[in-house]
Amino acid sequence: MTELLIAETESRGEAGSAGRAPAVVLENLGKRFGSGAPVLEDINATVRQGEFVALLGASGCGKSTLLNIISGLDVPSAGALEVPEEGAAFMFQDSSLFPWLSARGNVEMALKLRGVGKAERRVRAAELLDLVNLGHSMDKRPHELSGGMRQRVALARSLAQDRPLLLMDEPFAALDAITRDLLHNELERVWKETGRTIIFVTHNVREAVRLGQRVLLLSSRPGRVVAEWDVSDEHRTDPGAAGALTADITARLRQEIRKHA
Ligand SMILES: Nc1ncnc2c1ncn2[C@@H]1O[C@H](COP(=O)(O)OP(=O)(O)OP(=O)(O)O)[C@@H](O)[C@H]1O
Repeated sequence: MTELLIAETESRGEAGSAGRAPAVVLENLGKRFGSGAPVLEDINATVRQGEFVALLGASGCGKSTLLNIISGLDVPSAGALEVPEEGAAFMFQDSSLFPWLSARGNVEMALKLRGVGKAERRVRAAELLDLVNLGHSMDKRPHELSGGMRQRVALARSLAQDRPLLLMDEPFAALDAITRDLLHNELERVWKETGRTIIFVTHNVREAVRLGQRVLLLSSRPGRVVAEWDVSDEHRTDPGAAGALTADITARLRQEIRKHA
């Protein structure tokens, strides 16, 4: 059963999602591969429209498996889920850009797959690259861009899919700390401007507290939601409060990791 450790329900600024309709509902969701032990068991969670939820857990606890199920790439072995009819866009640690296309070409490709006409594609791709602060480099190809810039293109490409739900699987894990901090600011701005529902998988507690309105912790073997924290505006504006919350969550994560060490 979900353990509510901190019950602050304030939401963040204009993008507050309290009271909105659910975007994703997971009910007693389970997953096992073949005859192996269950990877996920009895996952119960609701993510509201426009909410930013960070999903935290030890390596191998099933975070990516859960995102794959939510995206429809995989199916659960037990339980039920509700996801937006329009589906989800995915963003991974590796930008997976087409190396022969420019930044703009990569974003246009996602628009083309949605059936957007050529003239509109050009305009829309430029707008999306502007949104992620890459308007000045839209003609560069991936090898001419830094890791952080490539992830900005990947974010613009995910937004081009025009899905209400964005699933992010450790998208900034390979970046240095300064670039990651910059991209946190960018992502927060993009989230507020676009109103997307975001589920963001990370190993990094600081990142989860920096970005999430809520942090969910998955246990290992089997993966279950064992703890949940609401992140308030105070945590965002007061480094002391953020530090205390980060310490709490880290202690709980360590406890989970120790159980299976
Ligand atoms: N297709 C598959 N077939 C069999 N086992 C799988 C498959 N996909 C994942 N697993 C197993 O499920 C478990 C959870 O894997 P998953 O990648 O979801 O974890 P994770 O929490 O995302 O890990 P990490 O944080 O290291 O990326 C692992 O033990 C993995 O080996």
